[in-house]
Amino acid sequence: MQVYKFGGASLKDAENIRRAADIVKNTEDKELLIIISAIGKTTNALEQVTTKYFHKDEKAHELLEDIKTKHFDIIQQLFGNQYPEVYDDINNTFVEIEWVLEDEPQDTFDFIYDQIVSVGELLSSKIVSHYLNFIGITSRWIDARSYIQTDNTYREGRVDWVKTTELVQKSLPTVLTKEIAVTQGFIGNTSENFTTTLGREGSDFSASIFANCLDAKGVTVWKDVPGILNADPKLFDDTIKFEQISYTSAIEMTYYGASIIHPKTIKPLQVKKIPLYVKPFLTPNESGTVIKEEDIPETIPSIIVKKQQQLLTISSKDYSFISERHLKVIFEAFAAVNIHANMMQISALGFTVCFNQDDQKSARFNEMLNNQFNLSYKSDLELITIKNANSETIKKHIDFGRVELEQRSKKDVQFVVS
Ligand SMILES: Nc1ncnc2c1ncn2[C@@H]1O[C@H](COP(=O)(O)OP(=O)(O)O)[C@@H](O)[C@H]1O
Ligand SMILES: N[C@@H](CC(=O)OP(=O)(O)O)C(=O)O
Repeated sequence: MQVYKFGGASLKDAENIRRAADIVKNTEDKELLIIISAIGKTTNALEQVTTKYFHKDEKAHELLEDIKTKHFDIIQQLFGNQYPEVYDDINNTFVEIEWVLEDEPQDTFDFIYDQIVSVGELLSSKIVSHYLNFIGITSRWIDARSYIQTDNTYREGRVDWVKTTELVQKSLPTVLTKEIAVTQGFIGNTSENFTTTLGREGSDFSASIFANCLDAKGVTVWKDVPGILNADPKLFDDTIKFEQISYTSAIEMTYYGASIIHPKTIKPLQVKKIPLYVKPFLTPNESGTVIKEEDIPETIPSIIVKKQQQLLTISSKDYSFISERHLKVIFEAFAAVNIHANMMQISALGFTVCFNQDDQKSARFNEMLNNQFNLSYKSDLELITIKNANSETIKKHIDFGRVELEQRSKKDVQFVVS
């Protein structure tokens, strides 16, 4: 059996949902599990609804209404007035969120976020599943929350692999022998039955979780690019496509911030030696890139840019050097507020960390440590990593006048630049 994943960039409108259905129609292996992300930029829009609602701003209703209009426009274009089931189903899904918005916010931001933002994937997967049935491809909509079990780290749910594997293996293989199944990426469920999300762009990871549990033959993520390139084509011209890369190289690229695939996607596939195909959604017959278990020599430099980075320099109040005792306190605070360090450096002046800018997390970190340390922040920076670097590429892409921090290893170089 195969796992397909269609992301929001591909499923951005009615025309592209038709294209996705065509891809499914032309697939030979009919034992197929399809993972769907929220349509277009719906997740960003639902994030805004959550923020407004949390701050008791009436604009939340208006923003939700915009999302509703966009979804019903797509449904109208796909189904006309011929398929009342889809209108009822989507309407009922919106009603659940409208009820949430009627009440005063009682819970933490992260909990509310997951209950609201997860709806993007529920809506899109329902539309795609209904559309496949509408055009004669029998499909069953399944709720990913009945399978993917997580802890209660809202917005970053950690997968309970034992429970998830058990649930998937108990019933999903039988479903898949009978019909194509359509489910949601990005979302999971706690043992108390509350919805969690797996982290932004987590649908690729969902595909890989299902594939691992089902021992799938392969996973295909359909993207709006020809495959994995040596740089993001939105930021660089003259990119080169990789025909194949190893799991290790893909893990490194995603770890450094290549946003083409969610960083947690590769490991569950690597342990089962399941190939991951990154294929172009608009030209599905082209080869794309395959990620697999092989020692594939790499010579082409790859450039990875991570934007919206923050640099935090921590020094002790008495200007003594940062010691192991200090580092213990600092790392405990990072873990407590869920800050992940992208780059770190220790010097006579203090300890410097580069991480993804998140004002809420920084504020919480500040509250915990500003009594004990001097904390100084620089914002809106970029972390540029060059994998398989050579001096020519470094010279071409790095303006040394803007470098705030740098680190070099045997093959890779990293610069934090303003
Ligand atoms: N190395 C890379 N190769 C190809 N695309 C990349 C790379 N790095 C970043 N990207 C970006 O990843 C985007 C596709 O990922 P994403 O938008 O998350 O897709 P989806 O929503 O379908 O999951 C592309 O549009 C491209 O701009
Ligand atoms: N919709 C979620 C999950 C996701 O993975 O989306 P996409 O496949 O479009 O990157 C997000 O935008 O974060």
